[in-house]
Amino acid sequence: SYALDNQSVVNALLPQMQDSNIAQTINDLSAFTNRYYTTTHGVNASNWLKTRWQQIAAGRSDITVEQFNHSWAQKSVILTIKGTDNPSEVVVLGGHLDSINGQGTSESTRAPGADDDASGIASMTEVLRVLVAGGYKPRRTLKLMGYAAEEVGLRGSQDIAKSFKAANTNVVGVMQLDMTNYKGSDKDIYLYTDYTDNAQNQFVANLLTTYLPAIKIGYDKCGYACSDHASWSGQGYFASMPFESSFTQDNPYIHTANDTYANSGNQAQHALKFSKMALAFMVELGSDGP
Ligand SMILES: N[C@H](Cc1ccc(I)cc1)C(=O)NO
Ligand SMILES: [Zn+2]
Ligand SMILES: [Zn+2]
Repeated sequence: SYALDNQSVVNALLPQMQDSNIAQTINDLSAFTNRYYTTTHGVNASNWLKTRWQQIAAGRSDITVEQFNHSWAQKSVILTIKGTDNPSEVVVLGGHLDSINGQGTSESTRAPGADDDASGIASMTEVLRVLVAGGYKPRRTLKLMGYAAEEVGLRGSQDIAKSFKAANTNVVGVMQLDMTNYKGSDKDIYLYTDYTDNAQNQFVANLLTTYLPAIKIGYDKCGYACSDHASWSGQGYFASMPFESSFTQDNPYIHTANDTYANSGNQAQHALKFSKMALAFMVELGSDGP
């Protein structure tokens, strides 16, 4: 349910979250020449993420990491934390692991994608690290997803959302983290209202006012299917897309060689807000029994 009835657990975990870890992951991912869905670097970045998540999850027999195969080279990465007594109900936290250069992306083209979307993957990875460090075990199943090929038509998340629907998987909620670290606007977190679910968006707003009362919340629309949340809402699942800025003030560097950590303010404080929100989302939804 959308009741905020796990406050002691969430409040014990939130202080453990660190922007330094987020910054490291952003820089690790930015170091690939590009992460385009058809290049060797794009394939290597997917394999790197799988290994990274496996390292963090080491020792947890309830956590598995797999790659989801697509018709192109780059695979999506899915980490699963199996629920204890309500495993058939699933909560998804996603971001995309690919990057693109708007001028065209070949093997040698530079596309660091620090904000788009290394920041989202880094925000998610810090959620994973703290959930494991804190010994949290969800009652529902939690899944972290690094989607391939978002930049070329939300293709990785389309494949995954369609396969989940075909399997009749009971995904109770999805949060998308695409661009979390460039603070382009005066408010902190903007909840996008198109291709998302109103009731879940209200729940996310309640999470923010309860757990992160200093955060200023905004609302906006993309006007098109601007990230992977649209793949899930298109299959009838409840999705939310919290974003780093208002639509008109979005990061001007994306899809260029200049989408770097330095051009995101040389900090990860903004992304940390998203990590905290996402942790609260995963724990509050993940702790519901059958
Ligand atoms: N189209 C999106 C970028 C994007 C998403 C939301 C907003 I507001 C502005 C820009 C993209 O490139 N996602 O990878
Ligand atoms: Zn993009
Ligand atoms: Zn993106």
